[in-house]
Amino acid sequence: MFILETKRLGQAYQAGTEQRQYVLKDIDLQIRKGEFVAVMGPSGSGKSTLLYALSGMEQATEGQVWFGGRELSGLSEQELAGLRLRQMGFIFQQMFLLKNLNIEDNILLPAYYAKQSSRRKIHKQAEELMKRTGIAALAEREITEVSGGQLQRAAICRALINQPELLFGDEPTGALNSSSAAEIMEILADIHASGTTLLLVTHDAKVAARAERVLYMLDGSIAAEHRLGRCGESSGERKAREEQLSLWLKELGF
Ligand SMILES: Nc1ncnc2c1ncn2[C@@H]1O[C@H](COP(=O)(O)OP(=O)(O)OP(=O)(O)O)[C@@H](O)[C@H]1O
Repeated sequence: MFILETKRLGQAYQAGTEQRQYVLKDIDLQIRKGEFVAVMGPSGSGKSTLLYALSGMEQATEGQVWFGGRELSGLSEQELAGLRLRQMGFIFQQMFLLKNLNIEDNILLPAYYAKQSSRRKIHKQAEELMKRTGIAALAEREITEVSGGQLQRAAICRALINQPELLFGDEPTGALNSSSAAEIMEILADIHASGTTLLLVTHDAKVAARAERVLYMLDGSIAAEHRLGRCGESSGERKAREEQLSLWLKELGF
């Protein structure tokens, strides 16, 4: 069953009197429930725009997007906001954590808005997430008092607090050093293993090599696709996947 599906999805912008510019063109995409898909491609190829269109953050100008069988353009703004709040999670590079709230309150905020569970339950859920990502001791800290990697973990907890079916990430490891990036990737792989669908935009072949499928975007289209299958535990297998993916990317001129 597909959690996300598009037909001839397109996004065009018009600047002043210039011709309409297509940033996304004819995208036919199907993502299975529980799948882990990575999106790669050169800068400006449309990767972030694709995430915005798939999540309904931006209304696509052409084609259709279905999430869990519901076509996004048929939903009201309020329905879309509810869908994003309860069924989708987002880890974007500008993490939008609020400066006047501590780490734990930032994580809890979407759960208060969603009003799906009792206060006790959501506090327990936040505690479990902070434990799982190794930031339980930082719950009371201001967001200015933690490292970039710790902040990214908090952003992951916040994205997961409403137990979304699909987690979108736009360069979730982009701003981190390589050891923090590797730790964040382990957390994301663990989230995938527990059944959440993952769709990550990344420039990092190490991150993409953990995905089951890698899409390569060029000039607003999905130009190529590489199937890696489910990733095993051994470091040898991971290395081999990374090499295989790097070779494929090299052939594409990346
Ligand atoms: N609101 C907008 N109006 C006009 N053009 C836009 C708008 N948003 C994005 N673009 C253009 O769309 C193209 C794709 O942008 P997008 O951010 O999706 O690329 P990307 O592949 O995510 O790039 P990067 O890897 O650098 O983040 C770019 O040429 C960008 O300038």
